[in-house]
Amino acid sequence: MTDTSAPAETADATAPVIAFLGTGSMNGSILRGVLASGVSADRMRATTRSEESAQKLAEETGVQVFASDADAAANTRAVDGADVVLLGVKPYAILELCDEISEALSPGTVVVSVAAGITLAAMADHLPQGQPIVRSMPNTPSSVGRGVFSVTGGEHTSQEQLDTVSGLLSQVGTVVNVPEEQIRAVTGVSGSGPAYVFLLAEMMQKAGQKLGLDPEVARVLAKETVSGAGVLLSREDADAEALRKAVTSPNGTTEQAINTFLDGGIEQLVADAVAASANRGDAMEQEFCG
Ligand SMILES: NC(=O)C1=CN([C@@H]2O[C@H](COP(=O)(O)OP(=O)(O)OC[C@H]3O[C@@H](n4cnc5c(N)ncnc54)[C@H](OP(=O)(O)O)[C@@H]3O)[C@@H](O)[C@H]2O)C=CC1
Ligand SMILES: O=C(O)[C@@H]1CCC=N1
Repeated sequence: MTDTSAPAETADATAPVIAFLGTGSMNGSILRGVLASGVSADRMRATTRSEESAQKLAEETGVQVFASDADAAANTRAVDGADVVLLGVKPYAILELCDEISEALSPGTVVVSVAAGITLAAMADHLPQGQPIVRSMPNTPSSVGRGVFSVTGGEHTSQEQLDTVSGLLSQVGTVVNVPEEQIRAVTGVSGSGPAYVFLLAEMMQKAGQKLGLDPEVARVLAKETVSGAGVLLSREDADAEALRKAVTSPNGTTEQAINTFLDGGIEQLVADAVAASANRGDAMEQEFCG
C-alpha cells in the first residue's frame, strides 16, 4: 500500500470529506482544482491502481493516496468516513467498483460518478438500497477552476445532497442541472469538448509550419491564440459570434478563412462530431449497463 499522506495542518472540520476513487485525467483534474480552491488535503483521499501513480499524486498534492494494485482494500479505505465519493475509473470498471465499496459506504455518503455511459439505474443496482447517487459529466479544465459540470441526482438523492455535490464542484467550475437523458448531449458538447479545441490548436500549428513557420514559433502562435481567445470568451456577457465578427474585417483576410471553413462544411462536421460523442455514450450504456 502506498499511503503517502501527512498533511499536518488542521483542516476545516465542516468541509465534506471527499474520496476520489481512480485519480487519472478527470478525477485528478477535479482533485487539483479543489485543492487549488483552498480545500485542505486533509479533507481528501484518493486511489489509483498503480503504486507509481499513487506516489506521484501524493507527492504532488499532499493527499493520502492508496494504490489498489498493492492493497486490495485501497478503495474501501478511501471511502471510510467520506461524505462524497467521486468515482473516476474507466466506464467499464465503475459497476465493479460500486460492488467493491458497497459495504464501506455510510447510508448518507453521496456517490458521484463522472463516467460516460453509466446510468444512475445501473449504479443503483450495484450500491446499497437507498444510497444517494449523482451522475455528473465534467471536463478537464476543472484542474484550473474552469470546468463545466452537469449534475443529475438519483431517486434517493435529496436536494440538500445534490446541493452539497454542486457546491463542491462549483469550486472548480460552472455547474448545470440536467435530466439524465440530456447527459449524452453534455458529453458531446463539454465533456469531450476540450479535445476539439486542442485539435484545432494542433491543426493551426501544423498549418503555420506548412506556411514556413519554425515549429516552435507555430506552437506558440497557435497556443496563445486559442488560449487568448478563450480568455476573451470567458468574460461575462461575451458572445462567440460577436467576438468572431470583431476579428473579421469586410473583404479582409479572416473573411476568406471563415468562408473556407463554412464552405468546407464545418457546421455540419461539428454537429456530426458532437453527435458521434453522444452516440458513443449511448453505445457504452448498452455495453456496460445492459
Ligand atoms: N478524461 C476526460 O476528459 C473525461 C473523463 N470522464 C470520465 O472519467 C473517467 C476516468 O477517465 P480518465 O480520467 O480519462 O481515465 P484515466 O485512465 O486517466 O484514469 C483512470 C484512473 O483510474 C485508476 N484506476 C484504475 N483501476 C482502478 C482501481 N481498481 N482502483 C482505483 N483506481 C483505479 C487509474 O490508476 P493508474 O493511473 O494507476 O492506472 C487512474 O488513476 C471515465 O469514466 C470517463 O468516462 C468524463 C469526462 C471527461
Ligand atoms: O472520451 C471519453 O470517453 C471521456 C468522456 C468525455 C470525455 N472523455
